[in-house]
Amino acid sequence: MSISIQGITKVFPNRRDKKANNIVLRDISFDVSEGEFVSLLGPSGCGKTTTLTIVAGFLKHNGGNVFVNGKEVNKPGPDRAFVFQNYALFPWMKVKENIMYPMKLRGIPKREREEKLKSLLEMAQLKDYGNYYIHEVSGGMKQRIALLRALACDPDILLMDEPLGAVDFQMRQLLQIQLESMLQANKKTTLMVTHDVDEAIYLSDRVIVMSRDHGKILADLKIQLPRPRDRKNEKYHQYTNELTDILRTALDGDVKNQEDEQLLEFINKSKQKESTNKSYSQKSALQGR
Ligand SMILES: Nc1ncnc2c1ncn2[C@@H]1O[C@H](COP(=O)(O)OP(=O)(O)OP(=O)(O)O)[C@@H](O)[C@H]1O
Repeated sequence: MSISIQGITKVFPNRRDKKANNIVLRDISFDVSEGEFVSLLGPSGCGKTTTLTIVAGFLKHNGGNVFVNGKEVNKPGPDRAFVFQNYALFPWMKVKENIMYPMKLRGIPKREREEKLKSLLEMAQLKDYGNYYIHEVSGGMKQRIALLRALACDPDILLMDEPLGAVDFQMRQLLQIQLESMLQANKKTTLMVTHDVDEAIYLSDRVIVMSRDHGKILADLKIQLPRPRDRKNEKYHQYTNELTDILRTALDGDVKNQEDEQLLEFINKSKQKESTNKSYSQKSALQGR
């Protein structure tokens, strides 16, 4: 199934000045093709989550149209599953009950539910954890469980809001590998919000960069690298540099919160790396290497 966002506008009331409005999105358009993985990247407050929740049908837009497989979206539906940053799992339920919950809601027979559960737990290497309670498993496991719950009813579209945002750097890289292999096994049309340039390149077929100028799209970059992706690939570095430059423009020195600080840190680090690499290759050229 494909997603088509055509000229959407979203206006929120301004909390400080009741007479004023905050136009978060103005005339935003892009498509996600069937089976494609697209990331939305951009500084804090540029409207990434707003866009995602409009596609989910949780939020109404003020203009434009959103289509899922040609059908207009105006409410949530079983064709779209949402993965939240804070997992949104039920702490009073066991892992297996959390995963089976949406299937139960949809009236899927018990036997079928249990078969599906088994294959999902195996795919995520969690087969020994079905009977654990949520508070008994790690953050990385919770994130995988949240993804399994989203996949349980076999949605056509996966919408993920910073799905790996709550885990530390090392766990994040491990989860990216697992997430990628799970999604390769269950090819879904996916739209993901992230602050992480590297994560966007590692997982996506396309990366869209939004700006604080009413969500204006600054770039729509196709990542043409074989999977699983090799971070040492020269082209991987080129994508990182390209996106870093665009994000610097999008951020425009306006650091609003911790996420922006991380983004700025990443931009500065990759700039340093780039100039070290340049001076190294100039030196090598001079020395005739
Ligand atoms: N329910 C709401 N009422 C009023 N303003 C809102 C509401 N939801 C979001 N906004 C505002 O809309 C703007 C965009 O928010 P959104 O969460 O979409 O940005 P984002 O790019 O996802 O940011 P972050 O990366 O920090 O999550 C922000 O200025 C935010 O304050």
